Amino acid sequence: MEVEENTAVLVAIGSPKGQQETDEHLDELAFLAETSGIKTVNRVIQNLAHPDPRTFLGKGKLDEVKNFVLSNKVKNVIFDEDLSPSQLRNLERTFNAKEQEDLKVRVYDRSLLILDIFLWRAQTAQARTQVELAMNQYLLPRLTRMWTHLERQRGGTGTRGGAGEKEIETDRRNIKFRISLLKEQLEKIEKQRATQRKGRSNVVRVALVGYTNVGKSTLMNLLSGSGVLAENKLFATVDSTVRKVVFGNIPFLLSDTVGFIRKLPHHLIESFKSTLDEVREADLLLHVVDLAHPFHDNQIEVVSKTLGEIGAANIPTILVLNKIDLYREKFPEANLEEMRGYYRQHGYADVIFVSALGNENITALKQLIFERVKERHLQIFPNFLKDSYEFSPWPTETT
Ligand SMILES: Nc1nc2c(ncn2[C@@H]2O[C@H](COP(=O)(O)OP(=O)(O)OP(=O)(O)O)[C@@H](O)[C@H]2O)c(=O)[nH]1
Ligand SMILES: [Mg+2]
Repeated sequence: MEVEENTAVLVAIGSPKGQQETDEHLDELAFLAETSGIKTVNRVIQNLAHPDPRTFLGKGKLDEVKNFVLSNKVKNVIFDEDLSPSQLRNLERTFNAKEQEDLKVRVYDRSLLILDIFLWRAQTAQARTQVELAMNQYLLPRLTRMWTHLERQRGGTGTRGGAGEKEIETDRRNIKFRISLLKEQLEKIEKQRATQRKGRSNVVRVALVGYTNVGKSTLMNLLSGSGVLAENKLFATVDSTVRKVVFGNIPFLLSDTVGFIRKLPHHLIESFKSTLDEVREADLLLHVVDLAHPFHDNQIEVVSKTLGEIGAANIPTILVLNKIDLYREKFPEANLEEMRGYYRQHGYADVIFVSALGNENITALKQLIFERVKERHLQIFPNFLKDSYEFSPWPTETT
């Protein structure tokens, strides 16, 4: 039997900053869709200062998209923005002719797509509970035929079809109950985690942070010798991992956690608060950047803003400019020292260029981390002999 392809049309608003940025937003959305197993077949840009309050797209564009979707049997229409519950409903109606049938064309907004990916990716009890909570909170005001979507997530067949008002009311009550249950479960898990963290208060804590897909987990594996999943997908990591690392004779804890992205759904940040404690309570942040990404400065901005939102803005930070191998391929003439100066001017005192994949300049990175960890370690244990701390990098370099 031939497997039908899961296809999508993407819709974005034209960025006031110009075509290049709009394209970049659409590229990222296509990558998110791809991570979700959906292939992009068309991209639509709506140049509107104010999206239509009923259908997001204006009448002409909406007809255009509908014709394309119907004649090409496209399965999903994915919006780069968040849709209001009524916009979502109206759009579902527009793309699905018959009211009573199960949805043939699914409408996603950005939050739903990201939540979907998180739901598939979360492994630990904590992450699963957090994502499910965020998903339920997202769905509650949108309960109509969307319920079938939730059913699908839970492994249901998704054939339930158009629910009546009465059923929807029951569903709504169930979801509310589920939300309070999940909150209780999360509280319990958080209490355990808080106790664990207290036990570690005498150890320096370092956290890898950064935009999604920049190489955090690859670095985690290099620095700690652990086997965290790293791959060319968005949000490969949703759970957080903490490993004990010893450089010289100084131990510290290194954590790898969920990456950030532009417009991360509000419910997700809320429900991931306890996972992000790992970041908030760190003594040192390694802010990893994909230097080869054309919009890496925008990504740095998104990350610093998100760090501010979770109360981690003032933690000492090493800016780790990663994927230098790819960057050099693209810009062989680039002046890295000039670039270092640029980031120093923007408040990053520690700037280092590495290639995690090529194992390049990793010894220098280890040395820098060692210096910063040592400073903090000596604050916690002022009586320790300073001289006894020597870090001799082991030969891991390829260049
Ligand atoms: N060329 C190149 N690729 C790299 C480098 N570091 C990581 N990658 C690749 O970038 C992709 C993402 O790496 P990850 O380590 O999974 O990135 P992450 O930041 O943990 O991503 P998420 O967990 O999805 O947020 C993988 O395909 C890596 O092999 C590098 O220095 N150079
Ligand atoms: Mg990762």
